[in-house]
Amino acid sequence: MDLPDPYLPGAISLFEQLDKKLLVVLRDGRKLIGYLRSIDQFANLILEDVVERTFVEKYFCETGQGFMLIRGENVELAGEIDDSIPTGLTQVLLAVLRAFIRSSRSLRLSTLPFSHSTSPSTSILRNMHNVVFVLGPPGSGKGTICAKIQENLGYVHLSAGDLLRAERQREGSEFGALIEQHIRNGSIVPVEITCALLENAMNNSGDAKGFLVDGFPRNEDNLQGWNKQMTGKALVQFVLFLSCPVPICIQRCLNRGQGRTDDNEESLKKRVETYNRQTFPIIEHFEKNGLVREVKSERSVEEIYADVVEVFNQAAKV
Ligand SMILES: Nc1ncnc2c1ncn2[C@@H]1O[C@H](COP(=O)(O)OP(=O)(O)O)[C@@H](O)[C@H]1O
Ligand SMILES: Nc1ccn([C@@H]2O[C@H](COP(=O)(O)OP(=O)(O)O)[C@@H](O)[C@H]2O)c(=O)n1
Repeated sequence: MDLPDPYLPGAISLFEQLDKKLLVVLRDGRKLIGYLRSIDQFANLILEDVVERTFVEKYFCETGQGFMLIRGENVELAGEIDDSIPTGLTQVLLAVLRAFIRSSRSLRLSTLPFSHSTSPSTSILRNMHNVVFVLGPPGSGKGTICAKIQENLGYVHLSAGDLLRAERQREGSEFGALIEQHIRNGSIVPVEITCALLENAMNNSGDAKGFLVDGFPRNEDNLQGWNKQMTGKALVQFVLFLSCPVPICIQRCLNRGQGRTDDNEESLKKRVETYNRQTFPIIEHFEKNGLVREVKSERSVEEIYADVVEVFNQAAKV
């Protein structure tokens, strides 16, 4: 495009950065990195594949934020970022950064560059719910394993399916019929309902060490809705993926004997299709971000659980 002569850098100069990777510093100190997809005359930005970078001394971590519309008035600074230039900073998992903050706080609080309570980065990290997503095909044993983790490791188990079934039963619920229709069809309930149930349950669970969010996010809509609603409120530590061959899963569901309206061959066929088409790509998405911890679940509960404990131990170490 033609730029004004003389060239005055300002919001207009960002047009040159369309489709480039941008670092945007917000007025509250948050640092976002994403691909610039659109900009208008008010410097309102649309960024795709956004991550928020949180820095503590020479370490930083990234948390995915998805697609973002940022109002120009909130932008302090924006410019292209070149990740190939060495910075001397080390990227670590969020859990590492949290552990680092914890140890820094107790050992040498005063030396941290932003150890005071108004620091946006540290206060954001401290107040968020810890979350482990638990995914896998229907019948892979998510509920069974989550119950054992809750019993022994102090995480609170929140099953999206159970919350939806409870809402379906709740007298006066305006969503009962809709939920039942989706459950029988093996399709996914709109995220606004599921995410509200999850957030509500988290807020009512007191001071939990963390939450096992079982059976969520199950499709793109779930993931986008979570990012929209829970950004700044929850931190995903990792994704526990219970992988299991589908025929075994189907047999387990048919033998489950809980009287579920969807544990029949017709509904199961649709649930497996939904899993393959919609949920597995979400697991692949998390895999690309290095968040997936796979545990093979066609074995005995004891064997699976032993591996799961190892996963949680490793996560606690970093
Ligand atoms: N490792 C396992 N081996 C055999 N049966 C299992 C195992 N894990 C779970 N089950 C049984 O399979 C059924 C489905 O397990 P569940 O935990 O409800 O799965 P999901 O929550 O993934 O749908 C239940 O009847 C459960 O008792
Ligand atoms: N995030 C979710 C989780 C479950 N559900 C619905 O609840 C049903 C049962 O889910 P579930 O997690 O209890 O059971 P499994 O299919 O994993 O055995 C799904 O087939 C969906 O219809 C949903 O819509 N959205």
